[in-house]
Amino acid sequence: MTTVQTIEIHGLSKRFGAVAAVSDLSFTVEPGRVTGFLGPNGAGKTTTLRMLLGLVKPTSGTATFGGTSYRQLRAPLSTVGTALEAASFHPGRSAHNHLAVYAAAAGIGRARVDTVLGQVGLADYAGRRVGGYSLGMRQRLGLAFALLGDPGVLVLDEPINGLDPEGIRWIRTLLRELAAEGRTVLVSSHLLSEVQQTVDRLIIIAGGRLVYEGGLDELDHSTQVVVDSPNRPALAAALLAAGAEPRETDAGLAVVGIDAARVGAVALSAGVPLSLLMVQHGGLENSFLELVGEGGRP
Ligand SMILES: Nc1ncnc2c1ncn2[C@@H]1O[C@H](COP(=O)(O)OP(=O)(O)OP(=O)(O)O)[C@@H](O)[C@H]1O
Repeated sequence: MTTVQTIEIHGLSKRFGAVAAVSDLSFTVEPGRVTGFLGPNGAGKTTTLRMLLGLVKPTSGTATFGGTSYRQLRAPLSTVGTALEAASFHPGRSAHNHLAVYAAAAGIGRARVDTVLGQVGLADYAGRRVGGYSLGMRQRLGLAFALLGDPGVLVLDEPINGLDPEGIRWIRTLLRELAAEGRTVLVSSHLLSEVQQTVDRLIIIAGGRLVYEGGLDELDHSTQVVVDSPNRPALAAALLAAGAEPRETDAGLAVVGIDAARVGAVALSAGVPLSLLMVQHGGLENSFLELVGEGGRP
């Protein structure tokens, strides 16, 4: 593996005429973990990745690998592995032929072609025309191409899309292994459920803007405590006095921003008996949808 780099995005913007596809986006992607790049359709993910890979010129801002833009990299294929569009391979040529051409152009040994085809599970289909491949097989070929130069950074656009359940399990394991080897792995998706079990960290955009950067656990912020008492008014008064804002629900009083132990302690010191005390998680998906809003407009 060649040097591992951090992906650095600073004040990145792109306008297509009247459309602000990406607006003042800044984030970093660290080595050693799988980072999910999430957002609904049209959020600006592909445009951001294309700017990062030098395929689209930013209106302003920078996108680099440890300070060096993609076009300035000395050995791009061995520094950054990319899989942008699964369908962009020539249908008349075989997987082996495709990779052999790229390997020769980049000065990568021919043996590496068989290694990566084996790594993605295409060894038995390497001589077949890509035109006959399923979407899942083309995804695997895209990944083989990304891995060809044994790069320290991987940038993958929707790599899980089109895979069957076995393929999804396989790619999850592979991405985790690549990150565990110390590589920087960035994976885009428009579905949180698709990457939830794969990523350690999330970058979420909506309407071209950053709406969240952080871990999965912190994203699930919609946790509430539901509590009740035979003397509900006394419990509500005690919670109010403790600074909480209890809300009446069918199940009891719901409070946020205060944990269950503290709620129990408040009731005890007020001498209010409890009939119910439970923690309810709103769930990651709900938090995600709250952040991105309907149609990607938070
Ligand atoms: N070449 C282009 N010319 C004009 N508008 C564009 C161009 N490329 C992207 N856009 C617009 O920019 C916005 C962001 O698109 P982008 O493809 O980056 O989103 P995305 O998050 O990748 O969505 P998806 O998940 O559907 O691929 C959209 O409104 C899109 O229509």
